[in-house]
Amino acid sequence: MEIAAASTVSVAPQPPRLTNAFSRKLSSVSSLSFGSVERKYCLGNAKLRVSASSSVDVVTAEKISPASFLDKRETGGVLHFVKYHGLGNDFILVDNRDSSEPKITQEQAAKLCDRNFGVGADGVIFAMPGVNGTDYTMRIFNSDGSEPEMCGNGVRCFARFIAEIENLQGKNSFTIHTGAGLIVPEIQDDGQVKVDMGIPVLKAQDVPTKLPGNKGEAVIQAELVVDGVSWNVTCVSMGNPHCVTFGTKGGPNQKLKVDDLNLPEIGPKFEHHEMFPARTNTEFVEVLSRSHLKMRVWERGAGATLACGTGACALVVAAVLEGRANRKCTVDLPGGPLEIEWKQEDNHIYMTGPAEAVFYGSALV
Ligand SMILES: N[C@@H](CCC[C@H](N)C(=O)O)C(=O)O
Repeated sequence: MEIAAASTVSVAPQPPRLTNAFSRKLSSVSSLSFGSVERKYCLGNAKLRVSASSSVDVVTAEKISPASFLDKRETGGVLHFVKYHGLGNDFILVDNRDSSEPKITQEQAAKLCDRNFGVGADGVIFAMPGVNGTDYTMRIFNSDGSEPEMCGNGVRCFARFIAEIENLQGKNSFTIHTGAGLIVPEIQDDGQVKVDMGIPVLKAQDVPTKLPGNKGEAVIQAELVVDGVSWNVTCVSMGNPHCVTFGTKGGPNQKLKVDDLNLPEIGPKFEHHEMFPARTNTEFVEVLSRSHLKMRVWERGAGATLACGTGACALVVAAVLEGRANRKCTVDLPGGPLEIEWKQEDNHIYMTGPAEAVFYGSALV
């Protein structure tokens, strides 16, 4: 990409807010976009360069002529997207409202999610037509290309994305069909998104786990041997499978200090454990008080992420079932806090947290 007569101005390190004016402007300059490996974003004839430290430079440019990009655009090899994150759990959002087939394949999604050779994300999310009377369908591919049933942080991003592309202001609620069934996010006046995440599933074979039920059909505070070490685990499905642990059975790790964990080493051993036929997400949890928990997560198909919404819900269910916490908790994730409530009245879990747009882009696929 060429830049002529460039002058650099530093601006605040926050991502640009996704206003409708910004949205219209960006969609009108799609021909001035960028390739999949460059983290450079265009607004009119200004180019935004976002560095790893989140500082943003605005570089004015008289001429940007990505010829190969334009060629590809003609032959349809370009995907337009908006990048969002929920507490650092980041996603490439694709407007797929015109089709019930995802615009890209699972292999292409994995390439786009690559943080060195692609855009970089924990997953790709498609906003699709609703089914069975729902407003929309959400599908997601993990960064390894696999397709999970649900994504909690993703659904908050999805709600904000829908509001943006449908030009909706203020409080709004949607019914969303997902692999986990009906999910209902509601955008609040302050921009946070509260999501009815439905009822947690505890029956072992539905989680799924091969661990035998020890409280009826549920697996609660059961023993799981990982690499010769016995862990206490509770298995919960929020549509997708979760294995929640507060520590090992005896020994120095009995009560976890989650900051001390070697997550890249231990995480995959849980994910691929033979007791989890569909693999599993794993939450390692430290109890700070009965209403304040701290977690680190190893996600199925995405590895260590900064946040996991379904995981935060699952761990509050596990903490309640193990008698460690109240039904309403703040959960500290590496990317920030989520408010989780498992309501007695309807047995549903409610998650409240932020979702932010980071940038618009177009990628060669
Ligand atoms: N980060 C998500 C969960 C995404 C899916 C997960 N990796 C899986 O395979 O189940 C969340 O916020 O819930």
